[in-house]
Amino acid sequence: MEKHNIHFQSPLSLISALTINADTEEFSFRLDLSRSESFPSHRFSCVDDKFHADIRYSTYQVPQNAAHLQLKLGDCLGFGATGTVYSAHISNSLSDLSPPVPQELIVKFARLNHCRSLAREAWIYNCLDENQRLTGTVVPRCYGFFTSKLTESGVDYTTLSSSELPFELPWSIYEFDRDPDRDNILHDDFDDEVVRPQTWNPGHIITKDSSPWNSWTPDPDDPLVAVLLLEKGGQRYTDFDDRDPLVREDVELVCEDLEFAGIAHNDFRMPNLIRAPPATSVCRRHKRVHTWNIIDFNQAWPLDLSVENFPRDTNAVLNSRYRSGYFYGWQ
Ligand SMILES: Nc1ncnc2c1ncn2[C@@H]1O[C@H](COP(=O)(O)OP(=O)(O)OP(=O)(O)O)[C@@H](O)[C@H]1O
Repeated sequence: MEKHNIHFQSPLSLISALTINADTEEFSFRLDLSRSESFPSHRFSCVDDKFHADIRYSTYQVPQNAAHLQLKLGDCLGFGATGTVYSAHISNSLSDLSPPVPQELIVKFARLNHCRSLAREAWIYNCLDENQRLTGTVVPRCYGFFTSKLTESGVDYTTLSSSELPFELPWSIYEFDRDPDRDNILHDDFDDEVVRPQTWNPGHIITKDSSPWNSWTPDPDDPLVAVLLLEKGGQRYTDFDDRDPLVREDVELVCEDLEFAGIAHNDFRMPNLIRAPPATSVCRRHKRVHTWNIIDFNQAWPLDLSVENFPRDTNAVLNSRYRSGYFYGWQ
């Protein structure tokens, strides 16, 4: 049993199963995935600079018996340490879905050792969708988080995941990963940084502590593939964009929206800003369609602005460090 209800029109309520077909020069596979719970975060507080276990920060409901989406994998659009991102076209008819799903989406595959980090990113998208409905305005719309065991999907992973292969699979472990046997430690993983209420009894509510993701580690003998399905945006932010005052103004407003949602991004760099998807909606706060979107939330923290001294003490934490050395990759 989970606490939250998905809004009727949320893109997160539309799809419960996913089939990805790939047939490229490099690899060919069919992967059947089902919706999976995302990984809640503890709430960060600027009052004591600690994370707080809080039953309001719990899992989101996963839709059952919703649409089954079939995708044909396209080109690789980018990659990072956590995942690789591909374009994908819908290959079955889903014309009756409301809101409509664009024909082209992106699939972010977690590298085999980073499924937990992607589950956390998915949870932040859940928060942004529920809180002030920011998906579709300053972050791409999210259509869900899905997982599959490679063995159960019938993908011949013994061949496909071999490090001898001359090409990368979408879920291949990053060649420069310092610790290919485990996922990243998240900021709220350190027990001495977490405060739990004296009578902490979340019961049936699944928070970070009781989430199956909390103790997840990659199993090389039974690998899990995890993917996040998002609306497709455009090119990443470049030095050229950075010289345009109108671009800078829009990015500052996008950061403000994230700040008012109480989400600290914690990894705000040029590659994590992309041109907004074509179907971006009008922002209610700024009464405009933002031309830039923020992505990559696997290190983000949620804050409850109603209990913080916002903006006085909180801004430094929420601040996206836009146009700092970190943003340009100098630190
Ligand atoms: N929704 C999207 N639309 C278009 N391109 C995207 C989208 N999401 C990601 N990309 C592209 O893929 C790249 C990698 O994505 P992302 O930053 O999410 O990966 P990551 O592995 O989490 O990165 P990190 O190294 O920070 O962990 C982005 O820089 C961008 O170019």
